[in-house]
Amino acid sequence: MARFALTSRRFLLRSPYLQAGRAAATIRRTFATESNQPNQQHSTASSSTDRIKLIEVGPRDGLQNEKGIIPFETKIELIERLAKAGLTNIEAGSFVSPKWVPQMDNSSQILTHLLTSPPKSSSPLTFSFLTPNQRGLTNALDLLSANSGKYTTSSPTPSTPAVEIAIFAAATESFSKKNLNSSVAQSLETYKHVIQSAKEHSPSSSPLRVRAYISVVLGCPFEGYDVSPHRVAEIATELLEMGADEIALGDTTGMGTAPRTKELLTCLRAAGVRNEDVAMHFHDTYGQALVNIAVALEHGIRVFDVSVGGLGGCPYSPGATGNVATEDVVYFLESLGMDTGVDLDAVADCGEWISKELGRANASTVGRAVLGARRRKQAEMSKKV
Ligand SMILES: CC(C)(COP(=O)([O-])OP(=O)([O-])OC[C@H]1O[C@@H](n2cnc3c(N)ncnc32)[C@H](O)[C@@H]1OP(=O)([O-])[O-])[C@@H](O)C(=O)NCCC(=O)NCCSC(=O)C[C@@](C)(O)CC(=O)[O-]
Repeated sequence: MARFALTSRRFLLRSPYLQAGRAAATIRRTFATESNQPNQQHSTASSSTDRIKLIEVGPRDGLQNEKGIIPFETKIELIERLAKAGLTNIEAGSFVSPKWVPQMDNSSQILTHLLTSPPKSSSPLTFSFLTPNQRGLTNALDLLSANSGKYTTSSPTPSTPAVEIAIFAAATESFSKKNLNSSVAQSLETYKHVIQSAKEHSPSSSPLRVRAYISVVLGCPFEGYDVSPHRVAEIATELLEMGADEIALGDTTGMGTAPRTKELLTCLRAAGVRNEDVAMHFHDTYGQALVNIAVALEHGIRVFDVSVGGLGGCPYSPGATGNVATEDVVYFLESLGMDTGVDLDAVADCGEWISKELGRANASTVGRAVLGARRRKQAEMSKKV
């Protein structure tokens, strides 16, 4: 068996945005077709910083699967509470077809509200919205044009939030068909135009930042565990080549394990994908999310998606439960001496509040522990008085 049958494919990064934004415009990206041999040029931890960027996806991924109608006011209050707790990057909605995901139907209203009455936060905020096609992007761009001056596409300030968009491809054909009604190749063709359009028609002076998800990277509800890391690397490099600013690797089913997470990240590295281009998006269906985050940290990844109260689940991934809980990740990272900027008490309160609003149990172990400890302390104090 060929152990290191590497097929090299030279990439010339054609996108002007990539060329402008990256030091090495002619990054040599290499597809590793059969080998996971690490690229020795990268150190284990590419980033020396202990500051972790958390992307709170609760208001979008956390709510999209809820069956009951969630009032607009509840969604806004959730975003406001998260911002107050120190979450600065919040995925707030989705410009998808309401026939496909009815819960996201009021995303236009939400974006408008966030721009006209931004939540109070001591730190600058960034909101992101999913756009699955040109129609979704146009809807978002129209709203942004109508609210020019109220947002930025580059560096947010405490009074002016930033807005970015997210697209979502898949690592398997079956999931792509179920989630987007298109093949992987068709979806990439769509996204090529969406990214180009987002960059060219950005209603602000700098191009819109585009985050690109790849779903089911560690297991597919229809095709099983054997998702090829090489295929994921191939899709990731294509999306970067098109001009995507970040690749968010989605363990949609929560089937990922520590060795397979390591294998995936090693394969991406061998394909030339830099750690700073990558974010990890773990669901906690099998309780492996924190272990997988530890593996990703060790690899040098510093951006993680989280969802308050462990809310979430994709409507097109049967059986998948919530995203890894924000509270659990904050507690874990802070225990390692890393800085998330998030107030654990405040986010635990937020997780409890939204779980009650939705009529479901709080799925964050840390959230429940923090609230339990607080209750016990209060009971002791009141005994002493
Ligand atoms: C992509 C489509 C639209 C294709 O769906 P389609 O049915 O092939 O599209 P179509 O072009 O035939 O349009 C169907 C209808 O939707 C309308 N339409 C079409 N596009 C839009 C739009 N943007 N906004 C509003 N309406 C739209 C369009 O106008 C038409 O309306 P009609 O003429 O029948 O009245 C559909 O498959 C879709 O919306 N899919 C989204 C599914 C989704 O949101 N899934 C959850 C998000 S992904 C996820 O959760 C995973 C992630 C990101 O969290 C990471 C992870 O965990 O892996």
